[in-house]
Amino acid sequence: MFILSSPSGAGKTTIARRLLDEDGKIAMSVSVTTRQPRPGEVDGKDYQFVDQPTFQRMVDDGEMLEWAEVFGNNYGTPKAHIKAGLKAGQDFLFDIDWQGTQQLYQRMETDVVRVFLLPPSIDALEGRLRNRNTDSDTVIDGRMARARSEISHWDGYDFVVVNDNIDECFGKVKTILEAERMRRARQTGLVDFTRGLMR
Ligand SMILES: Nc1nc2c(ncn2[C@@H]2O[C@H](COP(=O)(O)OP(=O)(O)O)[C@@H](O)[C@H]2O)c(=O)[nH]1
Ligand SMILES: Nc1ncnc2c1ncn2[C@@H]1O[C@H](COP(=O)(O)OP(=O)(O)O)[C@@H](O)[C@H]1O
Repeated sequence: MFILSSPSGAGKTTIARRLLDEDGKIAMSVSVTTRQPRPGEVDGKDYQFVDQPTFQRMVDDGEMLEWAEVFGNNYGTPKAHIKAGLKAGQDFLFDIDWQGTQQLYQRMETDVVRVFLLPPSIDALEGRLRNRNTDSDTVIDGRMARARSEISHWDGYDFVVVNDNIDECFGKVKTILEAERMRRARQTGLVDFTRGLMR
């Protein structure tokens, strides 16, 4: 479970899309949300967009691995697909906030890798949110007001990467993923493989 978090606008979605394009072995964990779709967002691909009663029913029925309220909307990770995938050896990429990260870490500690992206400066963060052209001024002001408190959770992560140059940042995130895959405990079949080598 490879988690990418950041203050809004620091570049998680951009990095996540590129990772999914270039790495055939990782799949996106598609979250459920009560927020309205942005132009260009596809239901079932970017998020599963639901109304508040549906979200609440999913929480009540224990269908969420974790969930949290962010910017006045609810976001959650549906459990069934992820659990089945992990069992079959599938890696998953999570674009979730610090609250979701804490919940996943508490539940599945050794399966989780936590990466936090930071912007090179507060001005750059605001510039990116404005350039993205997806949110109104009021929404952007809200996201900027929250940025400082989101940044304060930097020490709840295993890795911290500053997203200044996008290619460099992407290279670093890919390196983390590749190194984590080489951890002995994550490699299945090593016992038989090494036995074969020693025979
Ligand atoms: N806990 C949790 N947070 C989520 C989930 N899905 C998205 N988020 C977080 O909700 C926040 C807002 O996401 P979004 O509305 O897509 O705006 P973004 O900040 O531009 O990516 C981001 O910090 C996401 O990482 C989820 O399933 N669980
Ligand atoms: N290193 C970078 N330099 C300049 N612009 C960037 C960089 N990384 C991302 N962006 C742009 O900043 C905006 C916010 O990025 P996005 O990936 O949507 O952030 P998040 O998902 O964290 O909210 C997008 O318009 C994106 O193209």
